[in-house]
Amino acid sequence: MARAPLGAEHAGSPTQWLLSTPRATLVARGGDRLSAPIGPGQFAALAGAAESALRAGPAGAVVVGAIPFDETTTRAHLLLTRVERRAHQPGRRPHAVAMALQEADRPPWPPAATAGPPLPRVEDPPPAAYLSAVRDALAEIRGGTVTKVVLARTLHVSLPEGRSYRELASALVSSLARREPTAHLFSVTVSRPHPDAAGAVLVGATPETLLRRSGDLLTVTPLAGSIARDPDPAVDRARATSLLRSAKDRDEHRHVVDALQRLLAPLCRTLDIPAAPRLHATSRLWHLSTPIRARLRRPAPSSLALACVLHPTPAVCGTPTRRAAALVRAVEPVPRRYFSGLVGWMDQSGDGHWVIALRCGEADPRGLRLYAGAGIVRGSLPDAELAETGTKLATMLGALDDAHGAAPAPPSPADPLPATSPTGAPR
Ligand SMILES: C=C(O[C@@H]1C=C(C(=O)O)C=C[C@H]1O)C(=O)O
Repeated sequence: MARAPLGAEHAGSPTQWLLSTPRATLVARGGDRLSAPIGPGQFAALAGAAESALRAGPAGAVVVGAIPFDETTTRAHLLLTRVERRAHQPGRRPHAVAMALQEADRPPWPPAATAGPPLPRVEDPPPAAYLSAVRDALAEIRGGTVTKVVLARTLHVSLPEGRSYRELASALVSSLARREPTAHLFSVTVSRPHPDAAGAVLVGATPETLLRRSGDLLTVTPLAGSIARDPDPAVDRARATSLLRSAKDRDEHRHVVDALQRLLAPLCRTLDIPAAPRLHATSRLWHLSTPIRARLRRPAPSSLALACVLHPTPAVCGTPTRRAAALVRAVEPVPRRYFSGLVGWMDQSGDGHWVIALRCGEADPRGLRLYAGAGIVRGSLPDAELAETGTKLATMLGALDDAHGAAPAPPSPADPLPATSPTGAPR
């Protein structure tokens, strides 16, 4: 495996991996691929391979990439590389992202002055099938097979005429940088979704960090339990309060925190878990969030090893994990691939940051597939879960409108766009 200059020779190449937090934008343009066979144990093998590659690599080497939801169906995409880092003030992120993209990628096409014709789109599963999957999941919950399962649906949108999927991905991440000031943005070249595809790009704006490790300090920030925001500030506040008080959502959230506590306790000297969740806002949704802080026992596992222990949490899969994952595989008609997997980086000390790939889509030569899921627990209402996934899909649909429709008019965090139609189907 070539060891040097680890991506420096790729200056001027298209972005392979981009992760932009509100404070800094990181980009990798090339590198050496690390992989492990698809199947049980893929994630653990990858963590080991990443640790050895970093030990043997030159100073400054980093492992970056995307890890799928399910290690038994999809290959992870990890690179040993170097990253360029641009620190920025919160309001300056769109500029930093545009600079990172324009140095090498074809610049995103300018937004059209008038809306283009609507792009053909297909909901998969259709709303009626999703509702019936939620009802079936509720029957499984009543029967005791699982206590929580997260069910996803997808929306496939054709590419605008004459646009490549890479151009579309650049346009989407640029738009998300304006629209989602508190989100973590990502754009990652991933493995081919089907034999005739040259490649694919996973792009999104997630609100959820799985973990950050800095030395022996570990922070884990699960989200679970959601409600759509409202343009009217009074209604918006009332919704936030009702989410905080909702027994169903507190229950949905507790499953995630309990699972994390169980997995983390043996690895930590101290584990600080707030007794009650707090609110986290995106431009369109309120979520329940629990910021967990821990001090790891030494020798501290690497951030990727930790991520592989925790992933997939009940925030995106369910509980118990194996049964929920089996139900997801059996019920969802479209494989998740990298949706609700992980995107992140790890350095040579094992420190790193891994976010959960949510509010995202995968662009390839056939089009853009958007994904969204919702946690189902006892007391969940199928129509409300459909509407919630519609609100989640709207994050990417708004960015797509910027790219394809009239000039962008980004919502401010306090002024969300109405996110779903009355039936819950995304606009
Ligand atoms: C599955 C998604 O989000 C996850 C599920 C949530 C929920 O069910 O309330 C909230 C945040 C995420 O952990 C998604 O955005 O598609």
